[in-house]
Amino acid sequence: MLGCLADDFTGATDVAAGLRRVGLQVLLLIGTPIKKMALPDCDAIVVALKSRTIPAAEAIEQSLRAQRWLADHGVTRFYFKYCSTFDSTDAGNIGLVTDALLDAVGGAPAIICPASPEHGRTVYQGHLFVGSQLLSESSMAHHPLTPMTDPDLVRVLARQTPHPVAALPLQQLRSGPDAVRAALQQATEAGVRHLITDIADDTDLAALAAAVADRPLLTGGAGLARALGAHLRSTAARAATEDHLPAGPALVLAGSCSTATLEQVARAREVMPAHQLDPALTPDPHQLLTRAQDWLHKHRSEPAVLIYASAPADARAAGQAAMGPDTATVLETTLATLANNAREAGRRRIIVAGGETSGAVVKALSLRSLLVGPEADPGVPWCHTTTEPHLALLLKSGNFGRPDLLVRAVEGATP
Ligand SMILES: Nc1ncnc2c1ncn2[C@@H]1O[C@H](COP(=O)(O)OP(=O)(O)O)[C@@H](O)[C@H]1O
Ligand SMILES: O=C(O)[C@@H](O)C(=O)COP(=O)(O)O
Repeated sequence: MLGCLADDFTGATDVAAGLRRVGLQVLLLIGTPIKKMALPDCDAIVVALKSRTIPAAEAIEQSLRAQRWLADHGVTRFYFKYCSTFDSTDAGNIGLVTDALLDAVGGAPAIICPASPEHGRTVYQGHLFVGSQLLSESSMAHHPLTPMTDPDLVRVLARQTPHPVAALPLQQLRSGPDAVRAALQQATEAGVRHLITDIADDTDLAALAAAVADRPLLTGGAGLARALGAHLRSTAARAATEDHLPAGPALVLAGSCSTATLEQVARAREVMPAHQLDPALTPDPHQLLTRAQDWLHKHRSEPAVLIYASAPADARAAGQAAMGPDTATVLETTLATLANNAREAGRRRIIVAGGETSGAVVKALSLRSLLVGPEADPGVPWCHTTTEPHLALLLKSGNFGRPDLLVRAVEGATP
C-alpha cells in the first residue's frame, strides 16, 4: 500500500485525485488519527496535514507522526506531497521535513519532483516554470504566505536543509532507467541528500516513476504520485466507486488570492449572491464574522451563495494595514466558522478555494476521513464524508480549475 503525507488539504485532494484517476481506491484522512483503525478496502491512504506554513519543528513532528501511523497500518512506500509551485520559505518546510522522513524510512537521496505538467508546472535545469514563466515571474512571487521569488530549486532547497542538494538533468532522465539509477548511485556517493529532477512532460514522469518505484520515499507534486500509482496499478486496479452529490444547497468559500481564483470568484459573483470579507472595511474580527453570519442567514433560502476574502495584492495591503498581521489567519478562521454555520443550516455541498483555507474549513467541520470521488477539474476531486450528514466537499487549490469551476460546482444545488 502507498501512503502519502500531504502538506496541505488541497494538495491532499490533488494527489488523491491523481491516484483515483489511475484506478486506485483512495482513503483521505484529515490529519493523523490518534489510534489504530480498521481500514476500508483501499490501495492508497493520503493523510492531509496542514504543515506547509507552520514552524518547521511542528511540521516535522506532524509529518513523522503521520509516517509512523501509516507504517503501523502496513505502508512501506511513502510519498511526501508538497506544492507543484514548491510553496515554502527559507525556514522550511520541504527540506527539513524531507530530511526527517529520510531519517525515518531511509532511501537517500530523496527524489524532489514538484513538476506537474498537466498544470503547466515543469522543471528544466533545476528551474521551476509555471506555464512559460519562471516561478519567480508568475503570480507565486506575490503569494500571501509563501512568496516564491527564486526559480532555481537547487538554490531554494539548499536554504532549507544543511545537506547537499543536486539536480538530475532531463537528458539523463531521458537516457533510461539505468541512467537514472546510475545518477542516484553517483549522488549517494557524493553525499547528496536531495535530487531535484527535471521533468518536461508526463512521459518523463512515467520514466522517473518506473526507475524509482521501489524506493521507500519519494517526494513531489501530484504528478509523480499519479505516475507511481499508474506504475503500481496493474496489481491493484478495481472499479471506481460511484459518486452521488447530495441534494441540498451549496456554499462557496474563497480564501485564495491566486489569479485563477480571482477569475473564478468574478464568474461566480455573476450568478449567485456574494458577500465579501473586507478587512479594510471591517477590521474588527468579531464584527467581520457576525456581519457575514447575518448575511448568510438572510440568504438561507438561496440554492448557492458565495463568501470570499480573495483580493488582489493592493486591496490585501489595505486590509492588512487596517486589521494587522493576523489578517490571513482571521480570514481563514472566519471562513471556517461560516462553513460550520452553513452545515448546521442545511448546506450540503461546500466548495472551498485555497489550500490553507480548506485546511481551516475541514478542521472546523471536524471531519476525520473522506472518500475520494471523480474530479470536477484536474486535481480537484469531489470528496464525500463517511458519516452523516452526507456532505460533498470540493477543496480547490488556489491555482487550479477552469474559470467556471465554482459556477459548475454549485449547478444543480437545490434550495
Ligand atoms: N484579503 C486578504 N488579505 C490578506 N490575506 C488574505 C486575504 N484573503 C485571503 N487571505 C489569506 O491568504 C491565504 C491564501 O492561502 P490559501 O488558502 O492556501 O490559498 P492558495 O491555495 O491560493 O495558496 C489565506 O491564509 C487567506 O486567509
Ligand atoms: O501541487 C499543487 O499545485 C497543489 O496540489 C497544491 O498543493 C496547491 O496548494 P494551494 O495553492 O495552497 O492550494
